[in-house]
Amino acid sequence: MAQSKEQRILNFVLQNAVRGDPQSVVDTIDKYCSQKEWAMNVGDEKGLILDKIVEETKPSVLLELGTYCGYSAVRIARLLQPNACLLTIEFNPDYAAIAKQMIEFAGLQEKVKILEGPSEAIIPQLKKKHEVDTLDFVFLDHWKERYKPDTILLLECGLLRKGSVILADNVIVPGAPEFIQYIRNNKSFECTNYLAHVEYMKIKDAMEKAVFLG
Ligand SMILES: Nc1ncnc2c1ncn2[C@@H]1O[C@H](/C=C/CNC(=O)c2cc([N+](=O)[O-])cc(O)c2O)[C@@H](O)[C@H]1O
Ligand SMILES: [Mg+2]
Repeated sequence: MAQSKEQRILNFVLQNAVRGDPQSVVDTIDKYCSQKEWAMNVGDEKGLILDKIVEETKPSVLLELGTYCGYSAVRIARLLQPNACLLTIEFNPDYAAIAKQMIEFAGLQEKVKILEGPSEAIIPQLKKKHEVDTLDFVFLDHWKERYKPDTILLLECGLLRKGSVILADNVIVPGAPEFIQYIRNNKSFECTNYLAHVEYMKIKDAMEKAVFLG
């Protein structure tokens, strides 16, 4: 069976990054995906915006939608306080298996929990099954037409509190027009746009930060 691109990315990390060193995992994935095979990681340029927003938010309980190979899970978790926890939802079992190995190689398995399944099924379980009270930080990076319904679902499940930060990738390419229209017209959110580029490309992209006002 031919190897998948995602398996090739993981193998490149296992052979070239430093075990237990999250920065080397992040840098190694960026190296492979900018020089060998493009992949939809948030990447180095937008990754720095993600880093800054995570650092200024100082979150304890975080949620990511769309783990993929685990690049942003490693990137986020490397910045977290000792008792902080990132829950990341991924419904493709092959990607979840790769991300699990990526996160373990980085030495971040104590801070990251991969929840396998569709976000629309797992979000309603977060309070009772995963002992979440409210979320401090949410990173949206899954199918772009899910951004709006899943944000509404987070609200309906009482998972956001005054000051909760939602950060959405790709609001230009591939774009999330329904989400942007919804969130910018919702008085309960204060939005900020961060212009950048599609990972590893010169094409314009942006991230949108939306702070829940309660
Ligand atoms: N409802 C759901 N529940 C759980 N997991 C789900 C899900 N929907 C999708 N996923 C997972 O999230 C990832 C999808 C990302 C789509 N990004 C993209 O399509 C994307 C495309 C470009 N691009 O084309 O330039 C650039 C980017 O940064 C991108 O994130 C995949 O790992 C997929 O399995
Ligand atoms: Mg993305």
